Amino acid sequence: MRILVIGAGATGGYFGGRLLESGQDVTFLVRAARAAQLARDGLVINSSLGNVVLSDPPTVQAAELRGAFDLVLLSCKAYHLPQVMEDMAPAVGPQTMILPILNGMRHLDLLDARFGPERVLGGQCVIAATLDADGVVHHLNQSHSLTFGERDGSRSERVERVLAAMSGVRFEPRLSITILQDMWDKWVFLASLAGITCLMRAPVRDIMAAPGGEQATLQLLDDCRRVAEQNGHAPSESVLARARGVLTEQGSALSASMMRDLEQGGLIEADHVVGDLLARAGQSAESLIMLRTAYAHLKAYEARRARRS
Ligand SMILES: NC(=O)C1=CN([C@@H]2O[C@H](COP(=O)(O)OP(=O)(O)OC[C@H]3O[C@@H](n4cnc5c(N)ncnc54)[C@H](OP(=O)(O)O)[C@@H]3O)[C@@H](O)[C@H]2O)C=CC1
Ligand SMILES: CC(C)(CO)C(=O)C(=O)O
Repeated sequence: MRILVIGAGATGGYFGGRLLESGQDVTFLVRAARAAQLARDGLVINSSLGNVVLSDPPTVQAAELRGAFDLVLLSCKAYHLPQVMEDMAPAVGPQTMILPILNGMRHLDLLDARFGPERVLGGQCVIAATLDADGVVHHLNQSHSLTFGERDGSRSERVERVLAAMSGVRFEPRLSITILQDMWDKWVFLASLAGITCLMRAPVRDIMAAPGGEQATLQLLDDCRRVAEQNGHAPSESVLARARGVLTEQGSALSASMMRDLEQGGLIEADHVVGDLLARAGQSAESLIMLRTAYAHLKAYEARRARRS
C-alpha cells in the first residue's frame, strides 16, 4: 500500500514514522524547510514506547507530487487545510482513501467538497505529541492509537487493507464501525480539555487545585455534551464518565496540544475545535456560557497575536 503522509509534524511524524519503521511504503509530503531537516537529521521519534531514528525518510514536495497514492494520512493543522488540499490533489486518484486524523469535524465537509465523500474515511488519533525546534517528534504520554473506519459503519475490504498495513506497527491501529460517534466523543472531550487548559493556562492538576476549577471544567464538558446531543451524537454515559474522570484527575499533568501551541505563541485551531462546536449549537449557543467564554478567550488570544505580529 502506497501511503502519503501529509506533514511530518507531531502526529504525522509519529504515525508515519512508525509505519515507515515497520517497513511500509511511506512518503511524507513536506515543505522545503522540513524536507531539508529530514534529509540532514532523519526522522527522530523520542518515545517511552520506543525511540527511533529513521535516516533519510522518503519525502516529496508539492511541486514534485505525481501519481495517485492508495492512502493519504492527513495530519496537518486545520488552518493549513485549504493549502494542503491544493498541494495533495495530484496524489488523489479514483481509488485513493483519505484518512484525516485532525481534531474536530469540519475538515470532513471540506474534504468531501474537494475530493468527494467516497474517498474520505473517518479518523482520529489519541496521543500527546509535539515537534521541537530541531524537528524531533516527542511522544509525551503512553497513548498512541489511530482509529479509522468507513463513515457509513461498514467493514469494507479497503479499510481491512488499511488495518492489515498497520498490523505489527508500534502504535495501536483500531478499525471502528462507529467512527463518526468516536470522532464526536473525542471532540466533546478535546474541546473541553483545550477550552479549559487554555482558559486557565494550566494543566489539569493546577485547575483541580484552584477553587471552582473542577466546577468550571465540568460545566464546559456539559456545554460540549449538549451540542453533541443536539446534533444526534450524544456521548454514552460511559464515555462521559471517562471524560469526567480524565478532566478532573487530581495530580494529572495532562493539557491539550492547543495549550502547548498557545503557550509557544503559535497559531491555534480555535475556530475548528471550539468555534465550530459553538456554531453547531445554533440558537442554544446563548445558554452555553462556559463554551462561549472559552471561545471568546481563544479569539482574544488570536486578535492579540495578529496585532503583535
Ligand atoms: N499533537 C498532538 O498531541 C495531537 C494533535 N492532534 C490533531 O492533529 C492535527 C495535527 O496536529 P499536529 O501533528 O500536532 O500538528 P503539527 O503542527 O505538529 O504538524 C503539522 C505539520 O503539517 C505540516 N504542513 C502544513 N501545511 C503543509 C503543506 N502545505 N504541505 C506539507 N506539510 C504541511 C507542517 O509543516 P511545516 O513544518 O512546513 O509547517 C507541520 O509540520 C491537528 O488537528 C491536531 O489538533 C490530535 C491528537 C493529538
Ligand atoms: C487530548 C489529546 C491529547 C488526545 O489525543 C489531543 O487530541 C490533543 O491534545 O490535541
